[in-house]
Amino acid sequence: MSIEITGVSKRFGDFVALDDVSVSIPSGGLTALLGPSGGGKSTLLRIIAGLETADTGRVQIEGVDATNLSPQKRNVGFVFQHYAAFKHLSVARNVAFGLEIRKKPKAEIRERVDELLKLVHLSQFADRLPAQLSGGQRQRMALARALAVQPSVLLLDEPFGALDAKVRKELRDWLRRLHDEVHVTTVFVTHDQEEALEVADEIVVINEGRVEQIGSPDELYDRPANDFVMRFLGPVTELGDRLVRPHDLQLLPPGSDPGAASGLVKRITRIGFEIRVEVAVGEQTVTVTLNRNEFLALGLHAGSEVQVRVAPEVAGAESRSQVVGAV
Ligand SMILES: Nc1ncnc2c1ncn2[C@@H]1O[C@H](COP(=O)(O)OP(=O)(O)OP(=O)(O)O)[C@@H](O)[C@H]1O
Repeated sequence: MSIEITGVSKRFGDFVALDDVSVSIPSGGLTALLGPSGGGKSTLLRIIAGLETADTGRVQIEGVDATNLSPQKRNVGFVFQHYAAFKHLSVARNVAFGLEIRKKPKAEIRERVDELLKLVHLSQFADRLPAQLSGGQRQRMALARALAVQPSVLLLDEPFGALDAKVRKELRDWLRRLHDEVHVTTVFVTHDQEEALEVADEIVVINEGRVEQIGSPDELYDRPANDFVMRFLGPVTELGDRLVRPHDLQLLPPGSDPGAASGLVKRITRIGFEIRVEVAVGEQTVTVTLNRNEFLALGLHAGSEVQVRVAPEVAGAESRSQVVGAV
């Protein structure tokens, strides 16, 4: 394990920001700290970085007890949402900064900066000032600067949070590719579940100062530990007293399955390639998402009678995992 957090608690006055948090972060992985605003993600990242001290508990980095080490001694690199670049220095000098203060030989610095600028696709902008870069390019420069000193851990606090949706998406893909090249243990904070699901190898879901679940994107999405994780990771709807994903439901012509619920189609909305069908089942409005072909095959319109059920393969998988869980 690269980072071992054990029993960490943190209060700000009476407010409990972190409550007995223990997390193991594997070496070389890309781990997301995911959760709603105010849940404690940034506080945990800052405690790993040494920018904040825990009231209780320990932090180990690469086998060394870092609990009482200063940020400089932890060998971590960080990037924040609003990256403070040196405005009067060129992009190359900004990237070189950490190496210069460590008094590395000039030739070595030049070589390393060239290599890093290539890695973040900014070679042609080496001589520009930060103000002459776009927001996305500036964050890539920030990453190059953080990587320059070869940290054992890279910590990113909502690194793309201030950028527009399209650039965020590009940078996400880029971060994944960059990580595949350099393999430095990376922990990033996000409140965006799509970002975490797309980019991370492992996700730590944090809410109200506690860890709700740790797992791979698939594990969390398919086997959420509780309703909070289920709701936070993707769309949900209720059928009877069950919480399910809208795409795990099926619609059938009336009278198809004696075990299925009967309802009336209330509303049909097309969202890209998906069709969202709202069905009134008794007092409930159940949301079902279908793909275009499924939808066309049913010939539905507002007012159609339908039956709703959990797709048999999903229901089957659930009962199998309950049996496994019981053994
Ligand atoms: N220095 C501080 N003094 C007082 N309260 C603080 C301080 N830092 C954080 N908090 C509080 O601790 C809680 C957790 O904050 P934190 O920034 O860790 O949450 P977060 O999950 O990262 O949320 P966000 O996504 O909004 O940044 C918040 O309620 C915040 O107001």
